[in-house]
Amino acid sequence: MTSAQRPLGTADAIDPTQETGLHHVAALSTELQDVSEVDQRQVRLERVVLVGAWTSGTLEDAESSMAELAALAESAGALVLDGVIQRRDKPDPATYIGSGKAQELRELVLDHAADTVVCDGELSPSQLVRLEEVVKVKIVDRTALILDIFAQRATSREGKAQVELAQMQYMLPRLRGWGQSLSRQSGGSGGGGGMATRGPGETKIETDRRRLREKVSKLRRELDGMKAGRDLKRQERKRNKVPAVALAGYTNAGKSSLLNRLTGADALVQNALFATLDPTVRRTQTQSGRSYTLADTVGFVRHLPHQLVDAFRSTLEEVAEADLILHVVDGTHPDPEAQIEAVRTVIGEIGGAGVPELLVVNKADAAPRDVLDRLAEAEPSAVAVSARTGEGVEELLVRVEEALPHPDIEVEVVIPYTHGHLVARVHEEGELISEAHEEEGTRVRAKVEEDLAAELAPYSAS
Ligand SMILES: Nc1nc2c(ncn2[C@@H]2O[C@H](COP(=O)(O)OP(=O)(O)OP(=O)(O)O)[C@@H](O)[C@H]2O)c(=O)[nH]1
Ligand SMILES: [Mg+2]
Repeated sequence: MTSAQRPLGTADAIDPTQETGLHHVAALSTELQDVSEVDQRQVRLERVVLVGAWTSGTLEDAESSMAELAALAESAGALVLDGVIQRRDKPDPATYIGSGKAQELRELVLDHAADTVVCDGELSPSQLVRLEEVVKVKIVDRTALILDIFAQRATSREGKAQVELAQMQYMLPRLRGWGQSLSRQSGGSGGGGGMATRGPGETKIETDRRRLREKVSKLRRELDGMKAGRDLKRQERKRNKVPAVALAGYTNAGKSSLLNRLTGADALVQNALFATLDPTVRRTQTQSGRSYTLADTVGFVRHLPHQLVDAFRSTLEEVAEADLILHVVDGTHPDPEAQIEAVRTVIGEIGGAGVPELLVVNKADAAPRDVLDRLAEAEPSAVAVSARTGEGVEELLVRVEEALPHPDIEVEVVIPYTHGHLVARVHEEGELISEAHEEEGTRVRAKVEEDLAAELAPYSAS
């Protein structure tokens, strides 16, 4: 089951014997035996039941959040067997859902022979433990689930380090107790780490915590080093006045598809959540020949774990520091407005609120007419496109060109034929108004940035 958009309603109807595509990952041993284990730490998700505490919004909102949780669980390789929502003013401080409901959940888990419950929220360490005691299978929250998907997807050195950092930060406050009951069941009360590694008077938990913290600092240093390289490249692009455009949007909206369509790149496209973790940056040109860079980025999701936002900050800077954000939204999603809002929230969190945004409604080939109309009315400046068929892409290119920062110094120069590179730079960096070949050289009228204007000054024709 790879469809990322299957509505939850059909989850109930899944045949539990249909276990194709099941992805087994290592069990989450709860007591840390060795800090290096964190590298391999993945949440075991096999046969899962979903549970949500519906605290605000309409039933529809609650159901769509659960449908997304189902898609996330499937993206992590799980088989979703059932889902339940409890209406509450706020999550139960002890067990997330109420104690009666927790008992029902236990029954449901037994009925389905499920081995994991996934909660639609971030649970406190003690909620995880208490609920686990009642339900007697592993409890995983939305944050851990998303972290697990990221862990499965990360390929680059930087991506892996970023995910690892986020996982460790998630683990740190949860070292004590998470899944104690289960680790006791499996006979594991630690062992491996060994007494010898403990400082004087340190408990096992304290040792684990200390080593995790050390590893966190080390990872941060490594990541800082990797970030330096990228910063340098970005600085260089800035110095060269190449405008930067960043694709941002909800996961699975079609950002990578659009990058491919606009630049002929071959970024990974998948009907899966968080297919892209490593940003691809491509240099491309507007129709009038002005260069700009287009960066693909990691997708956003509602309640993107703050540990991830933090760990991926350097990647997300690609968005925050862009000259223009192409905010891609999936027109076929049941609630694109909620996605738009979630994406804008994350953009704000990473400091990108001031960056001009061009909303791109993607998958216009498959989106219902009324949704497209509704979005066009709510967001009059939006462009509807299809990365698949190419419809609307011409208009998008025009709109991108308009939205790029415009150089504002008008020059009229005659550039000697021996200085062709300057003519080329005017084409790449500036906006050409007219060009004519004369005896002494190329007569160019154009709008350019300050640096280039200074270099062109000796050839001024006026
Ligand atoms: N019908 C239709 N499907 C599309 C279009 N663009 C993308 N898709 C599909 O949507 C899915 C996600 O596309 P991606 O380009 O991987 O999306 P993304 O935004 O990069 O996703 P993440 O990297 O996972 O955040 C794929 O199955 C694409 O084939 C489109 O214009 N029309
Ligand atoms: Mg992608």
